[in-house]
Amino acid sequence: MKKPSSKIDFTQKVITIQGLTKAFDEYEVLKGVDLDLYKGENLVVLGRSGTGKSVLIKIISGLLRQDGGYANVLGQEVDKLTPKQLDELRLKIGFSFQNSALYDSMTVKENLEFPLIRHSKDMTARDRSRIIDVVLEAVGLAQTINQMPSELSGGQRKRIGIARTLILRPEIMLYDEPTAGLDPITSQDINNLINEVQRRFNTSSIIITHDLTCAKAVGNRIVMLLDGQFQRQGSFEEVFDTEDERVKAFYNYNFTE
Ligand SMILES: Nc1ncnc2c1ncn2[C@@H]1O[C@H](COP(=O)(O)OP(=O)(O)OP(=O)(O)O)[C@@H](O)[C@H]1O
Repeated sequence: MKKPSSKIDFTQKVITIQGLTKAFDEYEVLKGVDLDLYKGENLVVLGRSGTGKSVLIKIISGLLRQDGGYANVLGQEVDKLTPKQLDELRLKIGFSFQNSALYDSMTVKENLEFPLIRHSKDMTARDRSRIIDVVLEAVGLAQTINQMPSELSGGQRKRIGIARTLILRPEIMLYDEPTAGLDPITSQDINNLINEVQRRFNTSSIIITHDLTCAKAVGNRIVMLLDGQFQRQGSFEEVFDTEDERVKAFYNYNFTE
């Protein structure tokens, strides 16, 4: 099993969030969230379904606007950016979302080429091939280059999805439920890959999950979202070393080791 890298630069924050609030009608989802992500860190956000984890990620990536508070990503206040600046910022963020599907009618190579053709117009075919080889090798699937997505397993498709995200060399990776729907062995492969990506590409990542095995395997630090705020943070052991019944219930329900 690969462990998360400990090479974190605590002098450099890539995301700073302070007092973030967001409500939908009367329902307050985020009630003052504070969060720092450091360069090279894997930060896990744990929380039950519907607690606002995806809303937080959407605010970070400018897909939703907060009601109050401050969200700074790579030195820029997200809600102050023009659409063009937001597009530029998003190129530095790699999204691995549950529904980020591959194009079924394209080979693995074509799927990986797509973002390069779109965003790096001056790149030669030779350079594209070289970059594709690097990311495919990083996710351990060099042999699938000419295959169609339908010929791959669910875990392999997920890996290619991550490779496609890596191809633009993002500084930040956002993983939304990376192990959802995968069996335990395939989940472990994905956890290893998240750590490998951190190590090789020196990315800073937020991993949203309610899979405690994943949280334990990939998190340098874990925060738990409860009732609209981060109530617990620290190492896996620190987060769960509490008499708080809500945290204990989360652990007992999700984790049997
Ligand atoms: N665009 C929206 N309009 C109205 N309500 C929304 C919107 N987006 C999210 N919500 C509500 O905000 C709450 C938090 O949603 P969110 O998707 O962030 O949960 P989550 O913690 O990611 O849950 P899950 O683990 O199930 O994905 C939910 O009650 C949801 O219904």
